Amino acid sequence: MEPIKTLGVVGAGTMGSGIAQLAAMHGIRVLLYDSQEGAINRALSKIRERLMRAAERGQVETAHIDEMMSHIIESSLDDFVQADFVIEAVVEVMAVKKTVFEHLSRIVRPSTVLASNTSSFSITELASVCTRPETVVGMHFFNPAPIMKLVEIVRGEDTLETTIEQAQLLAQQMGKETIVVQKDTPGFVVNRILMPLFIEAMRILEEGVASKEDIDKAVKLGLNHPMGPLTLADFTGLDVDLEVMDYLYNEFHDDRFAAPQVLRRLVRAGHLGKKSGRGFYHYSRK
Ligand SMILES: NC(=O)c1ccc[n+]([C@@H]2O[C@H](COP(=O)([O-])OP(=O)(O)OC[C@H]3O[C@@H](n4cnc5c(N)ncnc54)[C@H](O)[C@@H]3O)[C@@H](O)[C@H]2O)c1
Repeated sequence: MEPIKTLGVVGAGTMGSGIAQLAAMHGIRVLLYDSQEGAINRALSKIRERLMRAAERGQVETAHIDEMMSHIIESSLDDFVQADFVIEAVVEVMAVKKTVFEHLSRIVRPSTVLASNTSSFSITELASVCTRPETVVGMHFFNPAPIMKLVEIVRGEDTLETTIEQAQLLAQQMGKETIVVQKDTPGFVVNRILMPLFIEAMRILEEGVASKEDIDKAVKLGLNHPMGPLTLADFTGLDVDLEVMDYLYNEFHDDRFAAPQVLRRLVRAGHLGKKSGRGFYHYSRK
């Protein structure tokens, strides 16, 4: 199997820009497309800033930054005929993703794998609008993509083994560890484990069993997690957490995924965690 030389990335937001940066850091040419005016320029400035900060920390050579940036090329979707592999990272809206996949499957070469970075949607459903569903796979990166080690590779109903292997190869080229999610199920593995942990921590808080600080301390020191669950929930965004819980609950009809009232109240009040300055904790805004 040939290493990937040209990667197409659709969507240049938080995740798309992170994936483009990661690929460029590993010498892969990136065709980057976003439908929003100015999005690519904003992504390129953010990537340069992040690389400069990484250089200050001694993680990349300052002299290599221009070369890495030159690997990322603003492109149209039609240019994706050149791509060996495509990762979609547009907004988490099924109709938008389906339009992108349907369009891509008409443009790319037959052997090109189409991967989605969706956090929750069914890969099988996305593949259903493509001419070659056997080349469609999930590649779930974590935020920030250049730093977080894991990629969940998700098998859709018709995904071929060679498609999984190509996704594994690309992840390896980018220095990532992978796991294979053998069944296309909501939450894959990580969110399926994380959401019940968040929910139980929130229920313990609601019941007054322990303070938020002590719940976080218990999980950090007693289970050796780098962050407590309430802090982590604030970091991932309480609105995003609530959406994921509601999605899992609707799919499984299982109380393990029922969002606690304390979370719903915070989200309704606009307290979305670190990004809004307040969630379970208070954060000073920069
Ligand atoms: N943010 C996270 O922590 C995280 C983690 C893992 C996975 N994800 C998933 O990654 C995907 C992207 O999330 P994000 O946080 O980067 O979102 P984001 O809002 O930061 O970026 C989405 C980008 O997609 C672009 N876009 C929208 N419609 C498009 C279209 N039709 N064609 C091309 N570009 C289009 C937008 O202009 C925007 O730049 C989602 O599926 C999300 O669930 C997010």
